[in-house]
Amino acid sequence: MSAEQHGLRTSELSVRYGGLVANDRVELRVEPGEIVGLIGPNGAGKTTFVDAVTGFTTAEGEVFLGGQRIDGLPPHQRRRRGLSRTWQAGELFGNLTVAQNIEVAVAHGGFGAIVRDLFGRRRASLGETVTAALRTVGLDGIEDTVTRDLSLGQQKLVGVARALAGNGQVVLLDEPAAGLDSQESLEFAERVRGIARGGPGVLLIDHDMSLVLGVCDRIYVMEFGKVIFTGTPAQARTDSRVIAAYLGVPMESAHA
Ligand SMILES: Nc1ncnc2c1ncn2[C@@H]1O[C@H](COP(=O)(O)OP(=O)(O)OP(=O)(O)O)[C@@H](O)[C@H]1O
Repeated sequence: MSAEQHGLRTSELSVRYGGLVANDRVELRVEPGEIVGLIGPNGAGKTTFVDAVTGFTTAEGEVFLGGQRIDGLPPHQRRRRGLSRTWQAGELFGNLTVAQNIEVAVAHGGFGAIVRDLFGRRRASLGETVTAALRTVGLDGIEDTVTRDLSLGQQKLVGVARALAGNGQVVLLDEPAAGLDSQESLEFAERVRGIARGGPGVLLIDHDMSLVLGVCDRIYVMEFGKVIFTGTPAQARTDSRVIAAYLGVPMESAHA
C-alpha cells in the first residue's frame, strides 16, 4: 500500500472569499504518527485550510483521509471517519465537567486506535473513552472537575483530548498553545509527541516558533494562501523564503 493510502492528504485545495484567494492550490499531507507544522504570518490562510479540510468552509480540490476522498462529506461525517480539530477560540463549556465536555464530542465508537491499545479489542464504553483521551494528554483523574476551575493550560489540553476522543486518524490543532507560558508550552509539546506516538497524525498550527520547530517532524510555511516552503525544521530555519515571510526575524524569536 502506498503512503498515499494513510493519513491526510490534500490536492489543489483552494478557498475563495469573494475576490480573495485564501487558500491557493494547497498540497499538504500528514502521515499517521507524524507531527506536521503549518505556520505563516497572520492572515496567511492557516485557519481557512483547517476549515476547508474539515468541511466548515467551501473549497475546491481534493481531500483524502486514509486514501478515501472526503471532500464531498459534511463536517460530522469527516469527523466520524477520523478527522478532528480544535478551535482557535476554544470550544469548551465552562460550566460542564471535563468528562461531559468530552462526552458531547464522542461519536459512535470513535477514538478507535488508542482505546483499543489501552483496553484491548472490545468496543470501549463512554467512560473508558473519556479516561483514555485524558490519559493521552496527561490529565487523568480530572473527569469530574468543572472545566472553568482548570488552569488555561489544562483547558487547552482538555480541548485536545476532546478532539482526540472522536478521532482515530488525524487531529488538527489550531493554535492550541496560545496563551500558555513557556513552561506550559514545553509540557504541551511533550503531550503532542505522546499523541503522535499513539498513532494519529497531528497538524499543529501555532505562532510559537520554538514549539513548532521543536516538536514537528516537517513544516509547511504558508503566505498569502500559498505553501511557500515544505521541509524539516532545520531546513526552515535557514530558508530565505521562510525568513523573508517572517520579515527577517530569526525563527527562534519570531512570535506573532
Ligand atoms: N469567512 C471569511 N470571509 C471572508 N474572508 C475571510 C473569512 N475567513 C478568513 N478570511 C480571510 O482569509 C484570509 C486568511 O485568513 P485565516 O484566518 O485563514 O488566516 P490565518 O493564517 O489563520 O491567520 P491567523 O494567524 O491570524 O489566525 C484573511 O485575509 C482573512 O481576512
